[in-house]
Amino acid sequence: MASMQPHALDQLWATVSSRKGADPASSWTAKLLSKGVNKCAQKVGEEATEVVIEAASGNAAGVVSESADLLYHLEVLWAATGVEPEQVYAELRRREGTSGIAEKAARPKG
Ligand SMILES: N=c1c2ncn([C@@H]3O[C@H](COP(=O)(O)OP(=O)(O)OP(=O)(O)O)[C@@H](O)[C@H]3O)c2ncn1[C@@H]1O[C@H](COP(=O)(O)O)[C@@H](O)[C@H]1O
Repeated sequence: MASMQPHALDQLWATVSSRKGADPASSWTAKLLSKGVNKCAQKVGEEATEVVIEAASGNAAGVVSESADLLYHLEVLWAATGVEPEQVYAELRRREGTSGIAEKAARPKG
């Protein structure tokens, strides 16, 4: 039977998007958003690097933990840039079934 629980990313989005305009003193998300897009983007870069470091160290538990940080900060960046998760999901669905190898071969030669 299909679970009625919302996907963790959707649940997180409900919280993250609700923090727009919230008090930066009581919400980390609101604090980050108040610093602007560049700061939110910088955090995504940092967290992505931490995922890479954990992977290169062979630490799967670290990859899990840093991936959660990365996904959280990516959602904050979506909120900062006015992107809705559904737009990203739609793009993923659009790509479904197209191999990266076929997609690369079809790119215009530059
Ligand atoms: N998933 C997260 C989450 N992951 C990481 N973080 C916070 O992100 C911060 C990043 O820590 P870093 O050490 O990377 O950053 P820093 O060095 O302290 O700061 P910088 O000076 O480098 O920017 C920490 O304070 C973490 O607690 C998160 N904060 C919030 N959430 C989720 O967002 C929800 C809403 O949180 P608030 O907005 O705080 O209510 C929470 O209930 C959680 O579900």
